[in-house]
Amino acid sequence: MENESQHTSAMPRDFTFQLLKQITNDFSEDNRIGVGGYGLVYKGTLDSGEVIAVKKLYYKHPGLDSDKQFQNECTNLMRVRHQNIVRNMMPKIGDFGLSRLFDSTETCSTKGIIGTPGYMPPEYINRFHITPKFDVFSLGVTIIKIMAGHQGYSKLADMSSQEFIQLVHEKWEKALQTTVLSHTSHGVKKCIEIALRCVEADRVKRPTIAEVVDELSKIDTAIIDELNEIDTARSSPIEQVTNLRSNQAFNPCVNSGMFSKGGGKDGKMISSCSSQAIRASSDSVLLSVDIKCQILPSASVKIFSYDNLRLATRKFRANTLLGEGGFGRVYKGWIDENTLSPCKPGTGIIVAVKRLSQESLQGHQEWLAAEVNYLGHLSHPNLVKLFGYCLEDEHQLLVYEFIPRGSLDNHLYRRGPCQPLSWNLRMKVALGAAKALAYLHCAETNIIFRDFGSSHILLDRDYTAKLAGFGLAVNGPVGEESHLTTRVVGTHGYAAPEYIATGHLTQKCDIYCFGVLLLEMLSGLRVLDPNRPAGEQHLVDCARPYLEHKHKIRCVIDANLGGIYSFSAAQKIAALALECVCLDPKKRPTMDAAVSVLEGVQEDEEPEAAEHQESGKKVTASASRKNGKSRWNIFGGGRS
Ligand SMILES: Nc1ncnc2c1ncn2[C@@H]1O[C@H](COP(=O)(O)OP(=O)(O)OP(=O)(O)O)[C@@H](O)[C@H]1O
Repeated sequence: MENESQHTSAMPRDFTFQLLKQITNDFSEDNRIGVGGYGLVYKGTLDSGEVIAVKKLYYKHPGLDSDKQFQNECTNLMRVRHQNIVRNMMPKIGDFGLSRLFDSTETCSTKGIIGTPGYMPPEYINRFHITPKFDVFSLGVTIIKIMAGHQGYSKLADMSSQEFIQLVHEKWEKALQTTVLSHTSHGVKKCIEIALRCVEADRVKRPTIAEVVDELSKIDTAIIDELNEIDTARSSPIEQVTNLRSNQAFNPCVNSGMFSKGGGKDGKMISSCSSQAIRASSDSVLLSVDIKCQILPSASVKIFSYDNLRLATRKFRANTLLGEGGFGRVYKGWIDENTLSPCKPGTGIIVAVKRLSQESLQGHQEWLAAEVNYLGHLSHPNLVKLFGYCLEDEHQLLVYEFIPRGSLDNHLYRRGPCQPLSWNLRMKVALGAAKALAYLHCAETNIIFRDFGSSHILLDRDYTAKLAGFGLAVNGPVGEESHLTTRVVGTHGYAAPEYIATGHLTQKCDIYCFGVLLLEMLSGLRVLDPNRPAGEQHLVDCARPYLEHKHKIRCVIDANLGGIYSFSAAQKIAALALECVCLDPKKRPTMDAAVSVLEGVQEDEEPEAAEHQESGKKVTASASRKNGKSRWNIFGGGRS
């Protein structure tokens, strides 16, 4: 580490948009030097001759507060000064948008998953804990990738640490050939050893950043000393050392093709993902990276005026409020079906009007376009119907059919006046939701919903499930492609582990979510609940061992059912749930197979829920309620 004063460059200054436009040649293609998840980066030359990089943010990203991230990036960069953060030809860190400043012992929690797949440690994925050890984990992944290459990194999962170190070391020796020195050789091994300690699952076992820096510096010094001792005409020692530490192009594992099987690097996967995204499904659903904010014309989607929606909802009066989601509030309104003009309560048809909150309107564009472009073109009894939308000045609203019983999560977690759902109704809802997903996954539509869960399932008067919330949906992979590679978005607790770890998105990710939903239906427990005791907060993790043993299944059954359920049906649902949340995506069933299982369960069971059979004896509701109470003690006794 160098003295702080050495790194004190001029404070960031304010630039006018006009000036940035001018120095980047009107953000021309020729000046473009990169593309990131949040914007494009351009080269600009100041009057002084200094060359700077200008990041032009796209628009706000749904689920992320871009204003906050922008402020974060500025604030944190201003407060943190180091040579490897802003200047010089050394590797440097940028992108402080998601960063947080906090004490080294502090732990904090987040709600949504944000980050780059593969770089996030298990405690964040499972319990959304953030500590300084988060960055240590990410650093470890980075070092391993530098040493072993991107493909090489994936080999780590298949071998022991010792085998991995040996393998990478051999490749380095082979590639360096005559230039290999004893300290270099030792340094390679040591470097991977350090990195492997950084990616320990248990964050307590990871070293601190200071320890990592200290150990890496020792390797550096030893190699430089050794290189300086011999007279090498090929290149300067510093150059070699710099390559060894930071230049992936120098990576023998990559260059030798050792780990090249299975295709390209991140960049290739992302570009193939974008190019494949432009295509038509049978319903002419078009969605591409370039046009993803555009709303496509559709005869079935009406355009409403803001004034009419305002009047239809009685000026968004509080007593018409149906609920609130991440993007805004939903109001009840009345319109004339033919003229779409507002009408008096009790006349015309009832609609649900979602008014997107105005704090981050720009960020809603992509979300809104996906919602309209998918829902406006699809039609299925288990999908909510979209009547239309309104885009006027700062107003963004969506108009849906009114689904009287609201969302499933309210029923499962008893919010508001909702009654607990009976076993039979749970099975009906599960089948309806499964049919909706099966429809999206079929060859003609080929859509990945990506944000499946109980808050996106609405219940009609007769408890028909209606899937809603297509804002994060995407077209599935086509042709030879096995998956899409995307930034990880979704809801904690539902996202499939391989999606979180790699960003690889397939329909099997939706099937994992469906398995999580089945667990919610069986248990009546929230997917993630920080109020539950440690070790029991993550529903999938704590339910899995019980589902694996037939005789333990009753331990996870919702006590609110009062014991009124069919045990044989519960066994089948538990087996299906377990299959859906299998860690190996290939072993998960298709949605068609899940629909067949659920149909079978409905056919087998009596229309009225059979009473819970235990050891051949019928258990009465009150007795089983007592059992239910004690059963929940297995999960710490707490319901939330
Ligand atoms: N079409 C509808 N008919 C009746 N009630 C609805 C309808 N759509 C939404 N609601 C009610 O409004 C609440 C909020 O809905 P919204 O879709 O905004 O929430 P969400 O699905 O939790 O959030 P998000 O889409 O932001 O993830 C729901 O829980 C539901 O009770």
